[in-house]
Amino acid sequence: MTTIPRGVAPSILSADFARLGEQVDLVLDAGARTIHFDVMDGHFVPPITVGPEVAKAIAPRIHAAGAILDVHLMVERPERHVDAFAEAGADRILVQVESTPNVHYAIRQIRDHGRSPGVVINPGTPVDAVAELVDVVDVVLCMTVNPGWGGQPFLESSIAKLGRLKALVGDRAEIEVDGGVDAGTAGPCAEAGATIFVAGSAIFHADDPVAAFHQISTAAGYG
Ligand SMILES: O=C(CO)[C@@H](O)[C@H](O)COP(=O)(O)O
Ligand SMILES: [Fe+2]
Repeated sequence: MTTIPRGVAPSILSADFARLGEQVDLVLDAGARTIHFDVMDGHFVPPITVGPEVAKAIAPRIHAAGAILDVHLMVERPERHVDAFAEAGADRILVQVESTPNVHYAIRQIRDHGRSPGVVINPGTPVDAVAELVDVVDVVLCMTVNPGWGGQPFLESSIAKLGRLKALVGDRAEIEVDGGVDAGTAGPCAEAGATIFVAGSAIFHADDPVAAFHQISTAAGYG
């Protein structure tokens, strides 16, 4: 497994898109080493968000800070989009196991681009769905809300699920959590085995996003 930054990964889904570069710089300056980028196609999930051109626009400032661009593809047939995001500067590309019958192929495409692959499971997907994929990905992301929107409450059943996921994954991949992560939920996720903590609204909707980043990082054990 390649070296992967652990700790809090701010999700720009909740940032002010009119000031996107500035908002990314704010959390990079606070110490973020992963910037999470949510891509939604209006099919796999109802909303439509951003695509490779926006990724390309922010990637240089992320790389200049020594950080990585973490692209979460909530799109049907993600294998159609891997090339574009890899070329746009994505460092890690995460594909939903539910989004294609060819998830192993999509992971292979990501690796062939020299990028880091990850696989994502929704709340309703059992951890066993990644059993045949753990050895070909760097990260397994466990959705702790249903995908599609920021600002939803953390699903408490996720803690027990993370325990089952950690038992399956062991040290073969990092475990990332995404959805409802804040200073209250990050600690229990860390205790259950998570090492990468995506947080959107808890950072960008806070009065002081930098303070919020530090509070969540401390709660996660990366303060
Ligand atoms: O993938 C998603 C939503 O589908 C996330 O990455 C959100 O951006 C998380 O937002 P918060 O729950 O932290 O507000
Ligand atoms: Fe996400």
